[in-house]
Amino acid sequence: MADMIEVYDLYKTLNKKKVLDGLTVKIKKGETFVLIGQSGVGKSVLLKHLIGLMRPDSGEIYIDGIKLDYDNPEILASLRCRFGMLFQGGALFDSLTVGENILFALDHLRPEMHQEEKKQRMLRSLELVELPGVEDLMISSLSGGMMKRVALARAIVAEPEIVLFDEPTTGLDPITTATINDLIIELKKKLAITFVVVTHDIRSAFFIGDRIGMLYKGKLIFEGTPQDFQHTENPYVRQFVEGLSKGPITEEYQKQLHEKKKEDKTTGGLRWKNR
Ligand SMILES: Nc1ncnc2c1ncn2[C@@H]1O[C@H](COP(=O)(O)OP(=O)(O)OP(=O)(O)O)[C@@H](O)[C@H]1O
Repeated sequence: MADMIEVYDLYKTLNKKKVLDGLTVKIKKGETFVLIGQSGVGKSVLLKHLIGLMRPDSGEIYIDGIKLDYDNPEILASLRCRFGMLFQGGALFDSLTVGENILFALDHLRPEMHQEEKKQRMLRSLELVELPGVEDLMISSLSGGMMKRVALARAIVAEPEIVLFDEPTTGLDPITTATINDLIIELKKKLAITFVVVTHDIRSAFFIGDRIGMLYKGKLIFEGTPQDFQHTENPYVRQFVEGLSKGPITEEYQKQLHEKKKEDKTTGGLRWKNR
């Protein structure tokens, strides 16, 4: 299988923090790649780089062999059209109906398309997420699970080749989580989409992921199939996957905290002396 996304040696510092520190990853066409890692480790920042919303300090990204060129708005715009993106929370407009929300995305991404075709695509995308006939409902009247589905319908309506999905199941009950996971698997089969999914939910990661990558300290420290993750003895992966409060991740965090306190004390002292 050819690579759909290639990321080489990506560096990004935000607020003096090295968020991405030489990250390299390749994602194949048609696979579901799940990104896991602690809160604040840089998963959303990586997604934003893939779609060109953030520019790296250095490093390169290729989408289907085409280099993301941040100085070339035409290339950037044409590559963005190949993506569907689901942000955390869905980012749907409460004051619009389900149908209007989906058409809004089409108006933006396919302005040249005839209104009737847009409507047919909107209805088809709702069928694909197993919500036929809800186009006239207001967003505010939907359950959390329905909102995720509508957001998914909106993300696939322009027939993207890649869908970036940030936290598809956060805040959902276990049964709704399972139905969203089934839907992702079904859509992948029907539409041959490459999914990049960020999740904290390890069970979902094992269920939907063809491959999983774990982000830690700005790099992918482990990547492999769900089976690889279940069998590895890598202590960082074990701590994360098993959700243990003790292990190398917390030990390193405590050490960092201790060093920062020491540093603060020193600079505090210097500042005092300089007065
Ligand atoms: N636009 C920004 N400006 C400054 N700092 C940012 C910006 N976006 C993210 N960060 C910082 O980058 C780090 C990584 O953030 P990111 O949102 O990618 O984490 P995450 O792994 O997705 O976390 P979570 O699982 O909690 O969503 C955090 O320290 C965050 O504060």
